[in-house]
Amino acid sequence: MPSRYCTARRPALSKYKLASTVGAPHSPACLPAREEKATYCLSWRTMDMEKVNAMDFGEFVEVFGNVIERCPLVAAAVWSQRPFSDREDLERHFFAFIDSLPQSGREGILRCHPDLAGRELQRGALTAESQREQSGAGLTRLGPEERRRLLELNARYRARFGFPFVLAARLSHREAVPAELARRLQRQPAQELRTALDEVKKIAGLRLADLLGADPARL
Ligand SMILES: NC(=O)N[C@H]1NC(=O)NC1=O
Repeated sequence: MPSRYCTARRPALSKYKLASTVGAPHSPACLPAREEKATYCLSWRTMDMEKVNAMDFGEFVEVFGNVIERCPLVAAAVWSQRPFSDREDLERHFFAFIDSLPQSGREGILRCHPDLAGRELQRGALTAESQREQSGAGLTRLGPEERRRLLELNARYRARFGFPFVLAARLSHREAVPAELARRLQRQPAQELRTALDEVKKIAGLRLADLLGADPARL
């Protein structure tokens, strides 16, 4: 059974890779003269947000529903805050909604995340985004001993804090993950809850940048 958010059930990414539809400045043929560059960049970015701001509720949730892993409710709430001035503004609304939740809601968001290199990865049940992130970090290519070690650490973490270990996999690597997990296992619960939510925000920022075509170097 494919995951709710896998690409098989979602409209083709190209339809929603918003920046690439507006003559984005990747192709040398459409690079502007130097003095025009600022206005040019501003206008293609603004155009993106015009498209986002024009989306109806269903379309918005379809496109942004997995910015927070398996929590389309966040996008559903953010939609009513339109219009957004730019990607950073849209991101701020996602983050503000998370921060406005009671502790049970913030923990609930963490519990929607699959373990890193966990059973969902083994079963092929990850969302398309999570699959790409975990695969990029090398977590789909662990040897049996590395996998066993991570399973054990993930289980200890979940037993201690009551939610899964969350880390922005795209900013890490398979060799670094177990050490970071072991380090965070030592933290106090309140501190760890804040750190885990910061990681959710890093993941969300990168997913929004994918969708809106931001330059990752500026993140
Ligand atoms: N557990 C966990 O951190 N999962 C998330 N991390 C990430 O980069 N993608 C995920 O699904």
